Amino acid sequence: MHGLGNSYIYVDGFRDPLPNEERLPNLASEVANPYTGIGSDGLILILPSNVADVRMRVFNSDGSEAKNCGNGLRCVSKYAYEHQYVEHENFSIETLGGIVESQVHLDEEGKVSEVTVDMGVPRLKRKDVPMRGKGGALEENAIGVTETINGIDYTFTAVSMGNPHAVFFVDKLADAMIETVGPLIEKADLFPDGTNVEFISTLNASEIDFAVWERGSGITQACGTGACAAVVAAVLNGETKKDEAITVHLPGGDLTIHWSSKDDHVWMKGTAVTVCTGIYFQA
Ligand SMILES: N[C@@H](CCC[C@H](N)C(=O)O)C(=O)O
Repeated sequence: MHGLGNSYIYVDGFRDPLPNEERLPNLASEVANPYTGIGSDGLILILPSNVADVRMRVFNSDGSEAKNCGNGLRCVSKYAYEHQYVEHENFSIETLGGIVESQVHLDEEGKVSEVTVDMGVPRLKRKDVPMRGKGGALEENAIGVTETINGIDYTFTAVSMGNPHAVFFVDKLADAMIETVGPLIEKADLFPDGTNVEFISTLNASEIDFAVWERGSGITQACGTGACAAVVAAVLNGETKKDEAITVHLPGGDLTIHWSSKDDHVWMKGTAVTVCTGIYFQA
């Protein structure tokens, strides 16, 4: 399935036996490989949960496990609803980053066309991203901070949406040097768990251009948590406002994100698409 071209191989753990825990990271890398596997940005498990209606586990294409995935949440929602693992159009999903609430929107045939997810409250303190800082800085936000990495000064805003994001404002995405700056920031010592790296350009009060270097997967067509982090960063830097529905233009298509002033939650709405189903045989 994919959300705006951010594609994962989804395994139905309600129905099928799963490989051993220690096998999962390698399996993710294997299936993600476009030459020797299937080709994807990683592997997602759809599982029963003891604390929510469904549980999602996300593995990046390098085998690392992530705490959250916005595009994955929409696809898991579509799958769980269409396979009747949930009874209602509103239900909860457990992730390593916490429990989120999801709502599916149906087309005339009763298929899920779009999904809205309450992505929760963004965490901004350095210690919650997590991002290193001297002295008391761990308790502070990193909004428009300048940090020196490999002798070069970079200015960005750090946001956790359950997973870490460093958001850079650029005049034009074409000038962003994603392939060099992305991996450098992803693996900088400043981020003890690594980070996803977003490059954004504000077009007007309700539209943002967006590109991403994902931790553990590299350049992808879209990142749902990254789009949420981008809107939070845009609001915090005075480029857009809370409560405004922002259209984020990602390489794979658009997401609608709004950050509510009522409860501080970030909401994401977008599509989820099933490409094909199949059986993966291991040699
Ligand atoms: N594509 C995702 C995020 C996947 C995990 C990320 N690469 C990480 O390591 O945190 C999304 O849509 O949010």
